[in-house]
Amino acid sequence: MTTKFDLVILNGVVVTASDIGKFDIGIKGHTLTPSFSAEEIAGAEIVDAEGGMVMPGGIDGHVHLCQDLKTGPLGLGGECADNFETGSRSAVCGGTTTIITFATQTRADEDRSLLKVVEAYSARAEATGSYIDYGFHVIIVRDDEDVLETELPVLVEQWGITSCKLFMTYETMRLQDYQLLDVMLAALKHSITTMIHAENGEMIQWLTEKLESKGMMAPYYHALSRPQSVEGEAANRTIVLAELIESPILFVHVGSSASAAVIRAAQTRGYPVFAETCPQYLNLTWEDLKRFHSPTCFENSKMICSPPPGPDSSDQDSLYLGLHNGTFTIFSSDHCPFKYDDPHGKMVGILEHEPSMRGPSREDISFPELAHNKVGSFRMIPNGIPGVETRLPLLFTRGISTGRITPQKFVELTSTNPAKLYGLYPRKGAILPGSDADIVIWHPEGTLPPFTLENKHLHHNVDYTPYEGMKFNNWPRYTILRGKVMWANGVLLGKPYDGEYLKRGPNQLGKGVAHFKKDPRRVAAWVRE
Ligand SMILES: NC(=O)NCCC(=O)O
Ligand SMILES: [Zn+2]
Repeated sequence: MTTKFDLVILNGVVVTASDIGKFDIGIKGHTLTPSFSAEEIAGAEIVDAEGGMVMPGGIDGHVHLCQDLKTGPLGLGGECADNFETGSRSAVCGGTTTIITFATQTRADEDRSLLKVVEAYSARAEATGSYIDYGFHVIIVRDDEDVLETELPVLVEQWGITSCKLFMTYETMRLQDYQLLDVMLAALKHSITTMIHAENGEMIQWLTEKLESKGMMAPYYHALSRPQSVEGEAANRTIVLAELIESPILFVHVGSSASAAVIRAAQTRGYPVFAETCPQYLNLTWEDLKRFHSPTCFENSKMICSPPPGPDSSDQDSLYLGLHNGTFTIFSSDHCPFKYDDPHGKMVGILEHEPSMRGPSREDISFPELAHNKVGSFRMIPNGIPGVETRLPLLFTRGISTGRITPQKFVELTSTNPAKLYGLYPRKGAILPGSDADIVIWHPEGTLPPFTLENKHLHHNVDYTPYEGMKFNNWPRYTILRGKVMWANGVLLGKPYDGEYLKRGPNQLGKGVAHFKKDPRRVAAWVRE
């Protein structure tokens, strides 16, 4: 007998970005149908939500997988610990059904072509498969006019890549203002969203050298090399540049109240500025970076990411306010997984450390300037921390359960807005007729005893979590990808090739602007003509 539905979700409290209420959901094939009669569910597999919240699956628009990240000097960096298989596995066990990862150009001649970079990166995804659906951003580190002109349209049309990330820091990746303008304008012409890592690289470099000259090189000093003004200045400058050519802009991994204030001010002027913040900025502070502080202990390298988390909880309060009042459009993980105990992970920055923490030899890493240095340097520690699996449970526990954000706001930030911003809506990020049946179902309130997170609970390929020891009071009970139950009651049921590549459309949030200034003395709107 053919059934009307393959799967039905009963007794859930369905939450969307705008509404919350008791509804049942029917799934046929890959897609959703929200209303049906009791007879129509005969023969379907039944998931009883038992009063738990039912939401569109999480969309994480900022995930680094299978990518060598050169965040250190002289092109030094770390190797991503997660590939598509392990990273997507971790994601699905934490309620995420779509990730967007980064195909990265380098300054090497063979990486001039963005198309080749994307093809090579796609092969990495295909080599292992992905548990969940995935798309790509491109990271652009040069402003070759011919490449931008000829290849950006192909990226959009053939690959559905409609977003690029640019860096203002990191020696081997950052663009100068001239180059930023070049790439932002080229992106704008093809309706590609420009994402920006806004930190003033020269301020960082100057401060880093000053710290090193005083022997202040332990991981904690990473935070001192990046005071708030480093991010605030870069955010402000980016807005000036974007406004000059009337380009919308998206700030990724915003970590400080200084930067949030600059962004908010531009939004209040009616300028199309979008922003992302991440779990590390709501849950970590300098105290975490100082936890094991000693000149020869690198345990704190586990907390190093850029920008760093704020000094204390006051920044967290400002960022929560930003989630609440719309300064932040999306909430992503910036999952950037480096192993700790690995010569190609965080240990790239470790030259000598306490015997109890000694890992594999790093003699294969040559960095002559510091090779004989006895303490190592935060400057060389790869920047980034894992968090794709903990993103949703952390925000649920510390946001929804405390009443700091509503369940609807949670869905908006973690699913619906990422889908709209990255051109996936309403296929993704919605519970609507015809949408992909990507669903996350939480434990009914009070039924999962609060527990303390340990890295062994997680499914990534990283040997630590920065959230070790934190208390959680909920976790996704079911994750469903296009109608297939992938994760149920702590058991992984999905397979690495269940995920599909997603071609994306343009930003769907970027249309309405209060006004563009047409006065040629103020903006260079004429460059677009
Ligand atoms: N955010 C971070 O520390 N690592 C990821 C790479 C980057 O964007 O800086
Ligand atoms: Zn970044």
